[in-house]
Amino acid sequence: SRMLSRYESEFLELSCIGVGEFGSVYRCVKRLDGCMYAIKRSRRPIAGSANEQLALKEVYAHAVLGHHPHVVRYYSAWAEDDHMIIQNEYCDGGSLHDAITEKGEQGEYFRVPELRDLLLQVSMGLKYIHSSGLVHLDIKPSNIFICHRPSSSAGGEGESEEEDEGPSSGVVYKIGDLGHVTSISSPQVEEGDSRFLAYEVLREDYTHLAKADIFALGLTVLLAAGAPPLPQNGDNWHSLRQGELPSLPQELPAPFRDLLKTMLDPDPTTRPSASVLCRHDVLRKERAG
Ligand SMILES: Cn1cc(CCO)c2c3c(c(-c4ccccc4Cl)cc21)C(=O)NC3=O
Repeated sequence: SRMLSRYESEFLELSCIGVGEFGSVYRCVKRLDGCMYAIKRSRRPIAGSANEQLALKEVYAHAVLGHHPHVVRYYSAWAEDDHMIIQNEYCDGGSLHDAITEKGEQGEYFRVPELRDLLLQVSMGLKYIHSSGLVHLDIKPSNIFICHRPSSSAGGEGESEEEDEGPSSGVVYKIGDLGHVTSISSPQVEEGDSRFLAYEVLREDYTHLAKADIFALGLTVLLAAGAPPLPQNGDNWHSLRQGELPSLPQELPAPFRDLLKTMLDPDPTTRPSASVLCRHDVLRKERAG
């Protein structure tokens, strides 16, 4: 009989949770430890192709980025029968894109306390990525995953010292999909989703790449706040990059609105760093702004 692949021998495939040009993602149980994992299987890229570079960047990034409560955890990666396989932490709450869509269908959207929680948690993840000398370059709702309980796969990570009493609502946001990650110092930029792309990156100015992640996070939070779907190009694409905030179905407190405005500033040096965001009084737990 055909030798079982490592994927088939080590894992029980429960369901397909995502399909894209990248490949497919499955919710799996590892037979040995009984824990749930998210496993992406993609066609092995042609040796020496750009896709091979992307696949390798993803694994290198996970290897460099140890463990952080707000970055999806990596467990293993291997190649077999013409496929690349990566085994990550399974987040049981779907993606932020799913959550925004579900609320939108009920005419609902994230309220200020939830928006501050989201922005603070993802800022902590970005601070960790940026402090490791890397940039994500594809921050957007479909790449932010939700865990409803302490990490639903192998034992959850102890929260880093930054997290005081941990998240209020029990929702934990984690940055995932490191396929576009590159080094801040010697960047080989593979542009992410154009809807979230900062103008300076389109112009191939890579001198402030970490601030491109901040720009994308600003648009991500606005979508959670109920902003209409983002343009991929055209006049509206440009007006969002000239300091114009999109219309929202809710009035945000001025300090919070101003913070989002600075995150979208056309000048990347004006945008706050992830580190500044983590200690920004608008985002701290006590009622600040
Ligand atoms: C489509 N999709 C749905 C989910 C589950 C959300 O409740 C998901 C996950 C991941 C990924 C993923 C993204 C990029 C690379 C590798 C993986 Cl496993 C994709 C996922 C991942 O790394 N962890 C996930 O939970």
